Amino acid sequence: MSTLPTTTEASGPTGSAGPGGPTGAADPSRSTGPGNPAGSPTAPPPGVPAHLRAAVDAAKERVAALHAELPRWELVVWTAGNVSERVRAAEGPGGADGRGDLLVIKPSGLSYDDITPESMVVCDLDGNLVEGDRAPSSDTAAHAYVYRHMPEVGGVVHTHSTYATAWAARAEPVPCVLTMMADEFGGDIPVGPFALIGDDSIGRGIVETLRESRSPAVLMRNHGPFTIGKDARSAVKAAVMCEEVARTVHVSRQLGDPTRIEQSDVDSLYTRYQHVYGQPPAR
Ligand SMILES: O=C(CO)[C@@H](O)[C@H](O)COP(=O)(O)O
Repeated sequence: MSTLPTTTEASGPTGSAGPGGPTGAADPSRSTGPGNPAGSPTAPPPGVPAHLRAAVDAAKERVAALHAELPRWELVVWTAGNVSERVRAAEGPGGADGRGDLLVIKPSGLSYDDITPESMVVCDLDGNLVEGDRAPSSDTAAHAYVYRHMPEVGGVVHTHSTYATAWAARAEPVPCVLTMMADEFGGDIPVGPFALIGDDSIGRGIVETLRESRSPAVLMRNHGPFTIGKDARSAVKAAVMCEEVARTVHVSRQLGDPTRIEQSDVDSLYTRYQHVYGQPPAR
């Protein structure tokens, strides 16, 4: 079974051996999908539990399509950046505590032009490969850590968008000087700690920083933005907005000192945008 680099947190019930066990023995309650042909010389990943098959396939469609939004909004170059979405197992066995949840993410290093629903990989929330025939994104451990520690989060995005990353390189929060920032971020966009890629460090930094903030975006120092949302689309939107306001505030800085918005006004703008803006829910 493929696993991500070592995590610094004890594995949960699904552990490194995964639900299928170390031999990957066939389990009729799991569907292995096209990435795990029968008779593979290496132990195949355990496969998606049958009761999550439809939800995982729908998430693969969404996540593949949302990856195309990253180059479309000029948030990434080459293969940098990734989108994931949580598949909740709440309705199935072992789902109540979120431990049975899965995440769908792109394989590492795959060109955006080659991303399809079928190429997406599925991991558990310890980062173990559950379905797919490619190595998951190198940021999977960070995404998985966020899902384990922020149960309300359903989508995570990472980009290296130019202006947001420039603020991250300077380790300076983007100050809340625009109504759009108050709306979407509820204040400054905070900076998270420097963290090496490959274990839980990035995820830990994201969670520690965002728990102290209303912002769905954190600028990981010397790295770039990570964003969260109730689903992958919301996290992509936060990544687009993060880059837009990072660029506008940078331009404003070239002209002089931008003026902060009063906290009481930030609060009322945030409340209006989060609860009133747009169309009322369909009846
Ligand atoms: O931040 C990094 C590397 O600094 C990564 O996000 C890569 O830029 C994309 O990695 P894959 O998702 O292709 O593994």
